[in-house]
Amino acid sequence: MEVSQEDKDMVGLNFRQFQRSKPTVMNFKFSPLSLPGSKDAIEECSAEVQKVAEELYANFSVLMGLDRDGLKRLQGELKQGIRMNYYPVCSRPDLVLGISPHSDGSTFTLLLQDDEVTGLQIKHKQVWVPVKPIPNSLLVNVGDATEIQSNGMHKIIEHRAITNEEKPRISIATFVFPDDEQKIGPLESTIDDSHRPRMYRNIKYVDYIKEKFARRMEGKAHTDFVKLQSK
Ligand SMILES: O=C(O)CCC(=O)C(=O)O
Ligand SMILES: [Fe+2]
Repeated sequence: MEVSQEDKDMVGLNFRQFQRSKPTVMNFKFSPLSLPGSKDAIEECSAEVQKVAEELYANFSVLMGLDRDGLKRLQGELKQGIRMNYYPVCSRPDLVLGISPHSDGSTFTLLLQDDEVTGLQIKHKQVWVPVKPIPNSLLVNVGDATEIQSNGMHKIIEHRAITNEEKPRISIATFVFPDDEQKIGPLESTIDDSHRPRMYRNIKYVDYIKEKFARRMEGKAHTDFVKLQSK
């Protein structure tokens, strides 16, 4: 299936919306290659990423019908976990994926990509679309928790990483997520019985994550098991 330029632009815009509206993110001073091996750099980077995440959190609060501190009041500070991905050169990229199709269980994921190697792909209308890295920028991906809390208004993006024959690639994913004991479910402000009835049940975040990881990365609707109609 062909992907039109308009679709590609739209995906790019959604995926990088925050980057475009907040030019400070464009000047992010870290790159994946500058981080591994330096504890101070990782800590500094993590503190900077947290600032971006908090700004996102405040903006999403407003988008979900709350004031800027709404989500924070409801569920406290965001926690943070970092995963460093290393994809070695691979002689058969046609047979080997770097990471299988999935969505992230987080509230948001902020991804620092290798500037020179394209590996990330997102699924749009059943087609895998490559996401070209923009130097010194963070890529923002909506995670499962946000899809659930927004009652499906902000959708997760299924993504994967491919391998390549020429260059290894590094990416650093910072996942920000609620406290384990926090219940996640559609916010009252996102439920409208006539236009957008409640789509997900409430679930404790730690239970959501346990259930998610008990399933294989199947590359399809990752939030299905908390959808009310799938019961
Ligand atoms: O390496 C990438 O571009 C994607 C990594 C990813 O999706 C993840 O770590 O969850
Ligand atoms: Fe991911």
